[in-house]
This record gives sequence, C-alpha cells and structure tokens, in this order.
Amino acid sequence: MQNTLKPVVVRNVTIGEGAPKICVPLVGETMEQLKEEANFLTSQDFDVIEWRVDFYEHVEDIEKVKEALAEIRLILPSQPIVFTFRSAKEGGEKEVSTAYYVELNQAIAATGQVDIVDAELFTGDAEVKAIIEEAHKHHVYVIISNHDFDKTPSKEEIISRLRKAQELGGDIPKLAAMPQSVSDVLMLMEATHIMKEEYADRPIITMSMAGKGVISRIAGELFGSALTFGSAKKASAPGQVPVEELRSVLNTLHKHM
Ligand SMILES: O=C1C[C@@](O)(C(=O)O)C[C@@H](O)[C@@H]1O
Repeated sequence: MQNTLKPVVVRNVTIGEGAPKICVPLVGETMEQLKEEANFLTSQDFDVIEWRVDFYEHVEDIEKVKEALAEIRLILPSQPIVFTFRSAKEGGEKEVSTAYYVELNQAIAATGQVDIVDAELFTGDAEVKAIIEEAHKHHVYVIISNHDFDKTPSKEEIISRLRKAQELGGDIPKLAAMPQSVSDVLMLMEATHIMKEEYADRPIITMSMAGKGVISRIAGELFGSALTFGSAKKASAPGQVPVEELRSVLNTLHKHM
C-alpha cells in the first residue's frame, strides 16, 4: 500500500517534494570560526543549514550556545537551521548527560531561532518525546536520527528504526550507516524505498557514508531520501560532496527523471 507523503515546509523550503534538498553543516569550534563559516555560506548554493553544535567549544553552556546562535542568525537570517548535537557514540564530537542533552535541545527549540532540532532515536523514548513536545510547542520540527559509523544494519532493522522514529512522533526520520560493501549501499537504498512506499507518511532522510555510499547522497529523489548533506568549508561526515557539485548533479537527475 502506498502512503501519501506530507512534505515538511520550513521557511519556503519544501522537504519531501522534488529534488532532495541540500543541507550544509556548520562545524566551527569557536565563535570566530562559526562567524567565518557562516559568512562563507552566504555565497553558497544550499537549502538548509545544520549547526553541529557538538563541535562548539562552549556547547556545555546553554547561554553561550544561545549567543552563538544569535550571531549565526544575524549572518544567515533566512535559511532554515537544523540544530544538532551529535553524540560521540553516534559519530559526533562530544558526550553530555542525557538530562543536559534534553535540556539543551528544549532550550534552543524554545528560542524560535532554529527551525528543526535533531534528536537521536536511541536517547530513550521518554526523552525523545519530551524534546518533540517542547519543539512542537514552539513550531519547531524534529528530525529523529540514528547513525552507525561502523556498519550497515539489516534491511529489516533500517526499516524498523525509521518506523520507530515516525511512531515516536518525529517529523523527519533519518538514518546514516557505513557500508562495508556495495551490497550494503544497495540495501540501505532498498530499505529507504520500502519505507517510503509502504510505511512513511512524512519525508525521510537516509545516507550510506564514505566513498562507496556517495551514490546514496545524490540519488535520493529516485529511492526516497528527501534531503542530502553536502560540504562547504569542511565535511561533517565521510562521503559528503561539495555543495556546488551536489546541486549540479541533483538538478541533472531531477531534469531527466
Ligand atoms: O546525520 C547527519 C548525516 C551525516 O552524518 C552525514 O553522513 O552526512 C552528517 C551529520 O552532520 C548529520 O547530522
């Protein structure tokens, strides 16, 4: 049975319709670096910004995070921002307590300065629901994500995690996995296609990482991934294609599909 997919619209960007949207990560460690990166982004062609706050030196001070966000917003006032603390166990830079992780995401959602927050699926059901509840109160969407930087889970497991993210109430389920073989890349793409055709009623995002997985970062319109991460100054994960090359290949595929 095919579901009707309701796109997510943030600040004029429609995620889940047409070519996959391009998300570019901000990975500065200091305020200076963040400002420099944000200024650089003003000349780049992308749709959405992801602030990977786990790179930021003062991530454990909510007030400083808010101040940095305000500075980023001054430089990039109009594009949607995804706020992401990626934990070390899922490929990020740092680990914080679960309580702080929830508090940080809730506090930043409440500022209204971000459009989407990323909550990791394995944080715990109650915690993920608490983040979603607070975010939705402030009209902020939630990506529920899962990452495996070592291997690719089975097809059934990929679908089950994406379904769980949807059942918990996430607006955009997301899964990134490391392929050990070409079959792993094909499996991730097939699982995404099945999820989209049979279970999803909202946009989903998946990617197979590193060189082998690059095809999954450009072919989402075909197999069902609604957004793709490209690099600007510095990549946040292996396999990200520079944004200008990404836009060109996404446009070519879209035009001929
Ligand atoms: O979840 C993702 C996807 C990602 O890991 C990638 O493989 O492009 C990059 C991360 O910054 C982002 O949070």
